[in-house]
Amino acid sequence: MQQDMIVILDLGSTENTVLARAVRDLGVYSEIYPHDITPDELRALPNVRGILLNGGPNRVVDGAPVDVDPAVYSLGIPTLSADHPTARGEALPHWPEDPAALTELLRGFVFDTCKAQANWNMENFIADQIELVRKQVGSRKVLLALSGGVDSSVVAALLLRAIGDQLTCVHVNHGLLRKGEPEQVVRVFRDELGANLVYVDASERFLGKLAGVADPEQKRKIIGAEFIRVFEEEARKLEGIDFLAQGTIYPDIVESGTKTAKMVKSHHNVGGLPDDLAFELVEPLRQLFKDEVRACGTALGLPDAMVYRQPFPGPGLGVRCLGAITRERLEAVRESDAILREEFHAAGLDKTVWQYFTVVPDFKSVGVKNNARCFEYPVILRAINTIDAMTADVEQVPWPVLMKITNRILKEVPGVNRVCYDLSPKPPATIEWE
Ligand SMILES: Nc1ncnc2c1ncn2[C@@H]1O[C@H](COP(=O)(O)OP(=O)(O)OP(=O)(O)O)[C@@H](O)[C@H]1O
Repeated sequence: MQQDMIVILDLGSTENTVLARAVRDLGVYSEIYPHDITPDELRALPNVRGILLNGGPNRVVDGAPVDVDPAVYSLGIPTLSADHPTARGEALPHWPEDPAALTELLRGFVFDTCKAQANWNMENFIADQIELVRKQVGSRKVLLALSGGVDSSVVAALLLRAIGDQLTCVHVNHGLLRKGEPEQVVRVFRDELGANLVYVDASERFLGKLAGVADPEQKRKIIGAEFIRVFEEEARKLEGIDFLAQGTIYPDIVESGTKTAKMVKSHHNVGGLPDDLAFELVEPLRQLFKDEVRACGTALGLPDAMVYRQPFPGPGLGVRCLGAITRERLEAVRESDAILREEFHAAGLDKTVWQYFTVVPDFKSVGVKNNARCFEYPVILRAINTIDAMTADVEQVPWPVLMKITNRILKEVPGVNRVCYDLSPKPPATIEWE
């Protein structure tokens, strides 16, 4: 391993990741561990230069006070505590609230007290992971479900560097992807990076299963279950695969429940594969925050369009084609979404707006085209900004941009005679319509 590490012990704080980020922003690697890690376990971690004991509001779990084994203080590793009443050694009542003051404080501890090296960077990370993956996998084979999203794409690029053609990627086109996406996956991974890529066009199969299904939950379930089935069929056709690679990232792990915050969120994975397809997991991004995953993708040479892709729901355009999906409306969603993305890119909004997309509802309205009455679908535009996806504000898109998008959709997308802009914040609306 190349990099020095600062360990953050979670003593009931809700802000462990803030601290981890602040340390990493100084160029020093950091990881969060539970309060009851043993001194031996701590000693076994590579290159630990300092320990931050991060207290907070969750001081009692299941009736027992949250504390560390006092032997932690005598490991010969510098410690700094905050908001932890029984702390020994250097202790603060709380971390500074001002980010600049927090950075200064951590800088002093990390570099002056701990003498850590600022050697956390993407080159070292990639070199370390290549070495670790090679050690884990040996000469065996790895399978990856490649969605074309940021996480699985960066995993693919990293594994290609590490193990080349021992990796097989499977990309499933469920017919609900955005315009040009399956083509981009094939171009980047098969043509440019030379990956073993199995491309499965399962659109007909998905659309068949979804025919007439209007309930959003039911739609999501069908898409999820069908995806597992398609992936399973492809996995069974391949011989001698021992590993499944996943784009698990650090927030997936931290958010799936620390010992003091019992918050359980389902993991980022291809869950639901049958037991006889039990693979060992390869998760090379499990230590990275999202922006670090992007930096890693860029360092590996992936195109910006892939690395900075906006969030996209798992069930894809299926939840933006409201009610029972029809081919006509699905095409209207796909084409109008492509126009919106093109125009946001032209106006530079793709770099500032968090998420933007179009929705086509399952009702029509009256209009006039070519001097005749028509009865066609509306397209709803949505563009929002958010920090944590818990709340969201509507982007105040400049009027001329909205007019240009509207005119193009009305002219270029068949079956559409009206364009609306969704002005609702979250709450009370959600980001997606279904
Ligand atoms: N169409 C697809 N083809 C192949 N694999 C897929 C597809 N959709 C999803 N997956 C797999 O399932 C995982 C979780 O999917 P989800 O839609 O939750 O993605 P995500 O969290 O945005 O991650 P990513 O950035 O990799 O898309 C993906 O990382 C990928 O491994």
